[in-house]
Amino acid sequence: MLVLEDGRRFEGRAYGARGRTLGEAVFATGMTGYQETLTDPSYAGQIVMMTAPHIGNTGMNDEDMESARIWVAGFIVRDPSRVVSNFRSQRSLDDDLAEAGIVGISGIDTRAVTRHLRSAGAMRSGIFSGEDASLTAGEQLDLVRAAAEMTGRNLSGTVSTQEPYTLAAEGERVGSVAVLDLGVKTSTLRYLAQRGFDVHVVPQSITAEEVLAMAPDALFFSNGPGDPGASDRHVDLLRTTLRAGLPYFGICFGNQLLGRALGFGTYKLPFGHRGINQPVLDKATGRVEITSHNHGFAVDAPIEGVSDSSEGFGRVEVSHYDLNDNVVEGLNCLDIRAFSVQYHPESAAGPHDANYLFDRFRDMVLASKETEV
Ligand SMILES: NC(=O)CC[C@H](N)C(=O)O
Repeated sequence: MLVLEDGRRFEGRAYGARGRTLGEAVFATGMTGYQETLTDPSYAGQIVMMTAPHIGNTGMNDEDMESARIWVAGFIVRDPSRVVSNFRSQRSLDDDLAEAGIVGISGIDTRAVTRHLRSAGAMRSGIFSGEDASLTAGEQLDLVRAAAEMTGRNLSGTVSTQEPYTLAAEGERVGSVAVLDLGVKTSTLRYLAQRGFDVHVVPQSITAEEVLAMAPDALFFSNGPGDPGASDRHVDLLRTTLRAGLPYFGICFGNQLLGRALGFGTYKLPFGHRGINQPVLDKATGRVEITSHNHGFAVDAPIEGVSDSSEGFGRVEVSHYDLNDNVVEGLNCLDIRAFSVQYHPESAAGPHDANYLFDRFRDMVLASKETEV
């Protein structure tokens, strides 16, 4: 049984692990890329529903993992593929979900649930199977309503690495970047290393002083789960390093935290953006990029004109916005070396239109080193 916090119930079949799970019900519209979605740490605490009806067709493999494990709190699908067919497939999705202890549900009318979440908004939910299916409807609903809300939730400590580690630069070395792991994806680290960075991944618990003591050439904040409004410590860390002149690039959660560091607020979107075909306008070029998204919160900044940072970081403009709903999708600082995007230029899953942002980051770091000389 899938139970939503407003009392709606949808009956399906047990899928993956049996038992119960609680989390925020959200929908993702990618036709492909379920493995990347499942292993993206930004989905921690969320029960993800795929709107594409057939899921699991291409199985699972070791190469497409975006982190070491599956992070979703639960998984909702319409019609799991009975046959796994792909030359790269090593295991079935059902087996991987069961092994990882991820409770799922199949046979759900995902169109009906999507339409409901689209009008009523993302909300707390639960999946109950096995013995938990025999709890009464009232007991299940009580459990759902007692679960934590996504608003105000800080999940960085759950997903971040505990120990620092390093990936060596590939090709010509440009410099070093400290990556604050708020739930970083493998593709991001690979793109940074491919742009010539020694990539030093650090735990989210690190202090600004420790970052500066590492003397990296730049700082990067990753994507990640939770409410950016509940990450004051990371906002303070970023302000300190920006004041010290460290160049900065942020993705997704890292965009929201740059927004906050500059003095903007963040807010919860009704049902969020999760998919791989969101049109985003790059205001500087007029080009429309088709991009990969996974965010439930957004930065509250004017999409036209130039603002002054209330925190003293000079002029800021919104560099990108979503053409579906005008939500802020990127920030660019005009007086300090810092920019960020709300969407996923590392793409996995999704199109590669926005990969150029990693080049822009490399160029920004190279320019900062030239001025130092
Ligand atoms: N992918 C992300 O970094 C998501 C950021 C944040 N947790 C949100 O939901 O908006």
